[in-house]
Amino acid sequence: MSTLHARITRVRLAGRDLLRDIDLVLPAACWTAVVGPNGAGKSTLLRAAAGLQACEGELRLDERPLAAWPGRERARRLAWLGQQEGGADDLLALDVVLLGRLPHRPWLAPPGAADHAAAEAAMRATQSWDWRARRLGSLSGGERQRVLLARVLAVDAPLTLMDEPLAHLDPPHQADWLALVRARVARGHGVVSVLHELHLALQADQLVLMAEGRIVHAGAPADPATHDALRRVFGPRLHIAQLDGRWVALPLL
Ligand SMILES: Nc1ncnc2c1ncn2[C@@H]1O[C@H](COP(=O)(O)OP(=O)(O)OP(=O)(O)O)[C@@H](O)[C@H]1O
Repeated sequence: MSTLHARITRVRLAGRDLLRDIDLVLPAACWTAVVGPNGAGKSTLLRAAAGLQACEGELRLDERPLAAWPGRERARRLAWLGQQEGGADDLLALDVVLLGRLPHRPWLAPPGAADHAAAEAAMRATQSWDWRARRLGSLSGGERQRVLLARVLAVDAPLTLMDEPLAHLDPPHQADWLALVRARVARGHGVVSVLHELHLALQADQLVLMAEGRIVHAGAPADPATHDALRRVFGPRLHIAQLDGRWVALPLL
């Protein structure tokens, strides 16, 4: 189990403050959804929390500064799926997923039986096993995303950060992703996802709402204060209602 505590006073790029005064705990056994309008700073927050974006402040993974963790150990504990990841188009889908096993292998060692088993299980979980011998660049947007999801699942890290994991996924595969997240959380893992799909974000354990580089609200998705904050940020045309016992949010004309 792992907990990440991000106290980020500032991220400044190109003469602008992209993040200010962030104090966020990403606990074990919890799914946190980060939402907010375009440009609110969600991806910047996730990248900074993963140690991929220089920031002023302090990041602690299990009470130890993130930067003090040896690289491979940190990569086993904290897995990352970025938005529109590129650069692996020539690799076969299976080899892309096996990249997720790198932190588990000795330096330069080829993947072993356990790595192949983890990669196969992850690809079957995202229903991408059939494409294992296809090049990543030959897959459709949704097929590609399912391979990349399998890569991050194959790490089997106690804390997984995902930036827009549902991009390109059709509704049944979005539901599959939700089931995978719930299964991880039931095992004590933490999952953090930036989502534009508010109806799914409202099913998370913790909802973090961002606007203009700050966290403007963090709370339970069922809390009326969370709904008020969502309407404040997205505007009164956002209709929040219950459907079959679940909260959904719909944009109205
Ligand atoms: N490398 C950069 N240099 C300058 N500005 C940047 C850089 N990266 C992001 N920004 C700006 O920072 C702000 C926050 O960007 P970020 O990608 O974190 O937003 P977001 O909430 O994830 O948006 P979206 O929902 O559109 O993906 C935006 O105004 C963006 O233009």
